[in-house]
Amino acid sequence: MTKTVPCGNELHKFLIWDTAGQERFHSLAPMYYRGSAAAVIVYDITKQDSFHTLKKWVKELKEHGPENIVMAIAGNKCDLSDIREVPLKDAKEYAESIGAIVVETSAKNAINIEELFQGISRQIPPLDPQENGNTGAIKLVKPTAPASRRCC
Ligand SMILES: Nc1nc2c(ncn2[C@@H]2O[C@H](COP(=O)(O)OP(=O)(O)OP(=O)(O)O)[C@@H](O)[C@H]2O)c(=O)[nH]1
Repeated sequence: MTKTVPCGNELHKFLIWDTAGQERFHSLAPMYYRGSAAAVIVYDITKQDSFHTLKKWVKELKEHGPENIVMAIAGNKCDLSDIREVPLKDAKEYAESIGAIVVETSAKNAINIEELFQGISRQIPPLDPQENGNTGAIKLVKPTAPASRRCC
C-alpha cells in the first residue's frame, strides 16, 4: 500500500507493509522493519492486552530495528471509546517515555489517519542527497517526484 503525504514543500511517499501481529508470524517481522524509516505500532484502545503487546514490539524495534526509526503509536478503535480499557493518558505517558508519536485512530471511521502520517512525516529527516543518487554538493532544485519512504 502507498500513501503520499504533503510535508512543507515536499511530498513524502510512504510504502506501507501491514505485518501480522500474531505471535505465530513474529519471526517474519524483521523482514518488514529492516530498512524502514518508520513503524506504526497499533493497539486496540478497548483491549489492555493489546497495549501490553505493543510494548513488546517497541522493545523489539529498539533492540533490533533501524537505529533512527521513527516510532508512532496508534490507539485504534477510538470510535469505541465508551468501552475503552486503555486511558489516553497512559498511552501519552508511555509514548513520551520512548520518544514516539501517539494518536488515537479509527480505521473504521477514518479518524486521525492523515494526522498520524503527517506526524511521522514531520519527524523523518530529509533524504541524504547521496542516497538519492545526487552527488553534487549544492542542491539547486527540489525533486519533482515524491521521495519514497518505507513504513511498516
Ligand atoms: N469499531 C472498530 N472496529 C475496527 C477498527 N479497525 C478494525 N476494526 C475491526 O477489528 C477487527 C480486526 O481488524 P484487523 O484489521 O483484522 O486487525 P489486525 O490487528 O490487523 O489483525 P491481524 O492482521 O490479524 O493482526 C475487524 O473486525 C475490523 O473490522 C476500528 O477503528 N473501529
